[in-house]
Amino acid sequence: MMRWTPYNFAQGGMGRWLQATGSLSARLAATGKVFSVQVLRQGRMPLTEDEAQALGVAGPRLGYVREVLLKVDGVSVVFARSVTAHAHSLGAWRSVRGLGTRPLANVLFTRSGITRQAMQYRQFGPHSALLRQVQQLCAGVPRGLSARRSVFMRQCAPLLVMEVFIAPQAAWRWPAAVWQITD
Ligand SMILES: C=C(O[C@@H]1C=C(C(=O)O)C=C[C@H]1O)C(=O)O
Repeated sequence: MMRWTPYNFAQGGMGRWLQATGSLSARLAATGKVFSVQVLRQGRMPLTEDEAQALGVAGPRLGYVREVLLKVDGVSVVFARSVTAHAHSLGAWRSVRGLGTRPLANVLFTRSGITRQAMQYRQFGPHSALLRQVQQLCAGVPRGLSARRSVFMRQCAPLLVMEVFIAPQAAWRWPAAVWQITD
């Protein structure tokens, strides 16, 4: 099973979108008329072992989790899961708690003192738990999903942000993605 890698394995437009710098929300908003964020879950929840390791969380794998769908003109195009240690959600990353349907980018790319570590990439296969989770959320999800993740640091507190690109591969044209695919 493929793990997270620093190498962007994706080709073409998908590869360009996966490694795009700056705010993904801003780039997506530019591809349509209405950009929106649907909050799926947010609060104190279990972290995966992989997340706990990336955050340096030892002991009980409880953290603060935010899961959303990013939509353009009503089409779900990205599933995002952001996690941090519970204590950091009351400290350096407390602003995440009050986001509501505003994009996390509003915090990450507007405030000082936040740095982003190197991007990692991963392909989730048809039997992965994440693909099954996304399939329960959205219809027409491809059988393999490309994802990226990076750690944002603020006051020595890590926030791990994972973005899974759930629109069909053909939609991810660069720089102007197309969400209504006609055969
Ligand atoms: C980090 C960004 O914020 C986006 C919005 C998120 C949210 O609202 O939870 C999470 C991840 C991103 O896809 C971005 O736009 O680059």
